[in-house]
Amino acid sequence: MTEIILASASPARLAVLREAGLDPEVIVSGVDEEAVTAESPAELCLVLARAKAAAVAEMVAQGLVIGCDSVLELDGQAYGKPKSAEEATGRWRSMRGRTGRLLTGHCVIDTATGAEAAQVASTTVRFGTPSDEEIAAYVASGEPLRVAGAFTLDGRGGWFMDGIEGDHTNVIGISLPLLRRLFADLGVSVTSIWKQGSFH
Ligand SMILES: Nc1nc2c(ncn2[C@@H]2O[C@H](COP(=O)(O)OP(=O)(O)OP(=O)(O)O)[C@@H](O)[C@H]2O)c(=O)[nH]1
Repeated sequence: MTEIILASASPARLAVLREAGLDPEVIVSGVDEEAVTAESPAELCLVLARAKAAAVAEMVAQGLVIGCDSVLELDGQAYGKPKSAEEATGRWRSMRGRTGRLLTGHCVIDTATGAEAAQVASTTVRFGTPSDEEIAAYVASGEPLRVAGAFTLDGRGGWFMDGIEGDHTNVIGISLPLLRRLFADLGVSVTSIWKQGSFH
């Protein structure tokens, strides 16, 4: 049986994989994200995804290790999690009514062979127009501080999102269609490793 290891502390990534039939072991990478720089948001999230997967792959003898990193790209800048309520408020006041790209870097390492497959997935996100009072209430909920881009699709942020173009799981934190392709690049079919369905 192919062991799947998720090198991420993200509860949302784990939930997406479990709902999709996998039951990964979680080993948090502990990579210091602040220490990494890059030329572009896409390069940043890919470098970080690869660093997280590589850090955990060293601890695993046999299995597929998945590392991810998500950033919001707006005006060519990369936005991760806000560092304060004030920052989250400022971001929402400047991004409401606008369109950005949620980028998630993905890296899968087959620890038995050392083979690696990595790519960035991009989803266009259109922000709604919450009022200053709504922004204050959303920031006060604490949710924006825990997520890249200070918004969620599937949480309280969903009230303030006008729509997306592309894969929604990528916004939540891990793109299932891209992950299926990366597994295939490593010779693994996702339907051969998902748990047998129990929907009868
Ligand atoms: N539920 C949910 N979570 C989101 C959404 N957008 C971003 N996130 C989360 O925001 C976090 C992005 O930060 P990252 O640095 O990529 O990941 P992390 O949570 O710090 O965990 P590591 O992978 O261990 O670094 C992830 O946990 C994503 O799942 C969303 O729309 N819904």
